[in-house]
Amino acid sequence: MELQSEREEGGRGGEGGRGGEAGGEAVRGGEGGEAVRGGEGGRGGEAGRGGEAGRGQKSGMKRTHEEEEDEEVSPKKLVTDHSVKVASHYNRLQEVGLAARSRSRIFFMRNFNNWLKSVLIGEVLERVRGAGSRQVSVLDLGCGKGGDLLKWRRGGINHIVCADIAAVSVEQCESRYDDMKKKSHVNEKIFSAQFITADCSKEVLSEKLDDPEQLFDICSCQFVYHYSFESEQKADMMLRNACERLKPGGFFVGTTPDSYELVKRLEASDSLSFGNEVFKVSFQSKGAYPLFGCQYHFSLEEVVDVPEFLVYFPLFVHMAKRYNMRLVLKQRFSEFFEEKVKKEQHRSLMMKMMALEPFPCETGGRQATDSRGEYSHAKEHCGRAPLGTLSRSEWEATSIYLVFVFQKMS
Ligand SMILES: C[S@@+](CC[C@H](N)C(=O)[O-])C[C@H]1O[C@@H](n2cnc3c(N)ncnc32)[C@H](O)[C@@H]1O
Repeated sequence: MELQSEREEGGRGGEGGRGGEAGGEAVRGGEGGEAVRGGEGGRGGEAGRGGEAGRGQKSGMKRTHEEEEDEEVSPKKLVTDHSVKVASHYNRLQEVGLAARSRSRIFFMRNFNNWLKSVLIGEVLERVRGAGSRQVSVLDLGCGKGGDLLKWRRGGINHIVCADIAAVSVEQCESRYDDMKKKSHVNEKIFSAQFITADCSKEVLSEKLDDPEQLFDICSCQFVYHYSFESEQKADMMLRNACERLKPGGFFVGTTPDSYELVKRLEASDSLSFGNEVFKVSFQSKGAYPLFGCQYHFSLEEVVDVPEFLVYFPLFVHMAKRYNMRLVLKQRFSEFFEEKVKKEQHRSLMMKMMALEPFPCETGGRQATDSRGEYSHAKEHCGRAPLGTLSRSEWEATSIYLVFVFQKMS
């Protein structure tokens, strides 16, 4: 399947700095060659893969599941349900036009994240079609304002169910879908859709489906799953919703912060937080990291400001087995990028989506006034980055994430 670029329609989008809602993907000409990533953040991240951070975290995870369950029913825990905070945060987020987005400090990072999701979605659709599925149905779990609708349209799917806890986001997602349908070509058949407002870590989605027999080829859960790791019950319900209606051979794909990377950076910090001018992660303590409910606060340049929870990946994989799911791929964004950028089709999509900042930038811009070394990594690289670059701060922010793909066993 050929991946195509996505163009913002009507300057919509703007919720998830993490890329989801960016939507606005402008088109520009491309040239082949090498991209330069954003320096130390990326390099540091790689060094931590499965290394010190992993050990530190495991040794800190002293509590058993039983202890976690006990804690879950304590009165204190019952009043601190963070789903409400998360929902109201995302409900409050305003739609931002393309012009405002392009002025954002994280414009390229959002495009980069969007590119990464496009590649992931494109490849999983290829696998589904390769296995013989003609009518493709998708569950977008934590769909937000519908930043991925265009990706599904390009992928030629037949049906989508979009679910999110934030009612305002679901409304915006639905009206985005309606606009898409209105503006489509007469002979283009746009997929059918159902929109559900639900806390997917508490409610059973299958009971809300229009078609009670509905099965999915793909569940896509982009930048969402970590919210459910507040408790074992919530993480399990989110997994159940993701997987129970998947067809045998179907895929559960997503993006989420890499807990090893977060803990590694926290342990390396003199304080309880780390970050830079575009993002900040703050923990309440360090040294011990409970399996569930290990909360940190995440803020990202004008877009995200919410409590989130560490997802201890081996536990995620273990829990997924209950739903007959096996892990097919787990890759940090840096690794995924390095692998995919080798392919011409992904590189050209990257150029079209402006997923990297041109370097050197002809008009100067942020690079001309770079006194903080935001582009020193690119300058060191012969002063040129043919594919482009991300600023150091943007790279440090995006390199905390990983991509996962699970497949349902027959
Ligand atoms: C960072 S946004 C990502 C949105 C979208 N997946 C994307 O990539 O554009 C996270 C989304 O997860 C949703 N979310 C968080 N907790 C949820 C829950 N328990 N049930 C359903 N949605 C949830 C939020 O409302 C928000 O829309």
